[in-house]
Amino acid sequence: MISTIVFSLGVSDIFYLLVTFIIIYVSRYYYHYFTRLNPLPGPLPLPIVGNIHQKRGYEFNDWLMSLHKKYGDMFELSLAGQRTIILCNTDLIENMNIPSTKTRYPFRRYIVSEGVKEYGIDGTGIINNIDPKSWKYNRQFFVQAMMTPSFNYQAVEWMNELWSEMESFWNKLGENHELDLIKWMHRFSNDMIFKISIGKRNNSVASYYHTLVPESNDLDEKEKEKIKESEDFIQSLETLIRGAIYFFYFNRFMRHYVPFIRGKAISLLKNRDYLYEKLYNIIKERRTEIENTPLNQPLRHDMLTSFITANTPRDVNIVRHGDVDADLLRPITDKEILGNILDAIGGGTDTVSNLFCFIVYHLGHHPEVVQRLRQEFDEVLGKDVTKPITHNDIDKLQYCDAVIKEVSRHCPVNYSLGRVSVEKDTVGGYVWPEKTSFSILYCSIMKRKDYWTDPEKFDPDRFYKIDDSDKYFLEKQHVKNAFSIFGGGIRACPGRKLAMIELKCLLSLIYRKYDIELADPNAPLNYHSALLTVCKELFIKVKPRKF
Ligand code: HEM
Repeated sequence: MISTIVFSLGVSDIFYLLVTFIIIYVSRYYYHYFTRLNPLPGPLPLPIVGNIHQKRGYEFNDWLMSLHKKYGDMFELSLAGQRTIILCNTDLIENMNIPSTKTRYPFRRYIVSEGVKEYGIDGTGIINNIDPKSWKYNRQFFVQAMMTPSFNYQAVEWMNELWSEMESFWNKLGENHELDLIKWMHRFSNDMIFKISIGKRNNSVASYYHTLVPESNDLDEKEKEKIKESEDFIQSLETLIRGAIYFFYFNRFMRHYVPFIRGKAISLLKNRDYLYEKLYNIIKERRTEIENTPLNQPLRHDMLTSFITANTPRDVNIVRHGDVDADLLRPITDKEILGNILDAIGGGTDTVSNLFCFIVYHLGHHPEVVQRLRQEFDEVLGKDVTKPITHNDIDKLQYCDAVIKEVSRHCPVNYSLGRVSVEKDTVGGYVWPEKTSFSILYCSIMKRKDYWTDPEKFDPDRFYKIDDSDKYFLEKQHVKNAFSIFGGGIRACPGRKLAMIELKCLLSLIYRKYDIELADPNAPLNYHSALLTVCKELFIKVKPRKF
């Protein structure tokens, strides 16, 4: 019956039907838009695309900051089919970073799309996890693994070790070689997080050096094979992370039936299978190693070991984190371990590497800050520039801490934070139902004149001993709520301590010994902003320090 009607339609009938459908769709869309709850200022969205087309010509962070100027502290956008309320002052976010599981804002988002599920990154770890029980279970192990003092001591040792390796490659390239710092840093932070999470070297820095200088390849066949394996692995990881966007943006139909998109989706899934198999093998091998280690012999410190032994007789943690819920006391599965390891690698690579490049860029324009940093390094670490850094030195580097914070205030990698309510709440004088999606625009909040003295000025002193300062009285009042590197509340970054160790170690190890020159001191910072703000390239020359 239906097919008879369809086949009897002429071209003009189909055209009119299509036009009618579009008119109904658009009218319905704008009816809902103009009768929405708590209408806020913001640009008019288009059906299907929302507001994303208005971003054209802007980086994402700059676009949002320009909208803040135009529409005020609380405005709305339609992004990826979802209404999002953008918040740009601290009064509006006071309930959103409470460090208690009773918070109304336990999630950054509340939908895990079917695409993300198909891609297999749907929250078996913690970053994308929106199941409170599973998140709590995974997060307790993640934090346990990362926050123990022995873990931090170990991290400092590995930083010293990895830096000497990278330093030797830089020296081989010579002082006139222009290094693209972001490429090196990406490999460096990957090596570091790999060692931390899995306990083994991935040789990312070495393999990058050998791709840059293949003719200096004095390696034997076995070493070459190792380098190739490591290169394949890191490429595969990058492909997994960058490919996620396909599974966010393209729906099931497009991924399965539209040429090119289908081909891309298939190759991404193949890459995922390759990577997951490798990681599962690593987990299996470590399980066997642990089983074959006598109980009276200590195990090495790394996340994987910590995950495998958690809630088993080999668990070294005396404090049981399982509360009263018996399900939280079970040992962790391989699938959950894989999710957590991927979160550590995903959360700890781009963030550290990009923030480090932003710091080097700012130091390149502020020699007076470099001078003060070196003064602090001399005081804390002594004049012997070859002496390794110890864990005890890290907390004493207070000016270095202030430099990292000030760069992050100017150039936040995580420029906004998502928050979703699980019950109704009043924000900005409006009552919002559960599942309202908010975005805290820290890149704007961190540049407000009412929270920061002379906010455009680069001055680490606004974070350094401010209790003794009369100049930074605004910072004294507002820094707690108006500043974020690592987020806040129960979802705050569990890798923050490790990140500060990495950044402080690298800054001191490099700047004590070398002068870093920007290849083009007049070039603006070359960045791209989407989910994160990242450095596209940063060419530098590394020369022996002139004392
Ligand atoms: C400079 C480096 C880093 C920056 C700027 C950074 C920043 C952040 C921010 C802003 C969040 C969201 C917090 C929130 O929603 O309140 C976050 C979450 C997270 N970060 Fe980091 N991070 C860094 C390094 C690391 C490292 C080294 C690791 C792992 C070893 C890591 C793992 C994670 C994980 C797993 C989450 C999700 C936590 C959850 O949802 O419960 N991050 N990070």
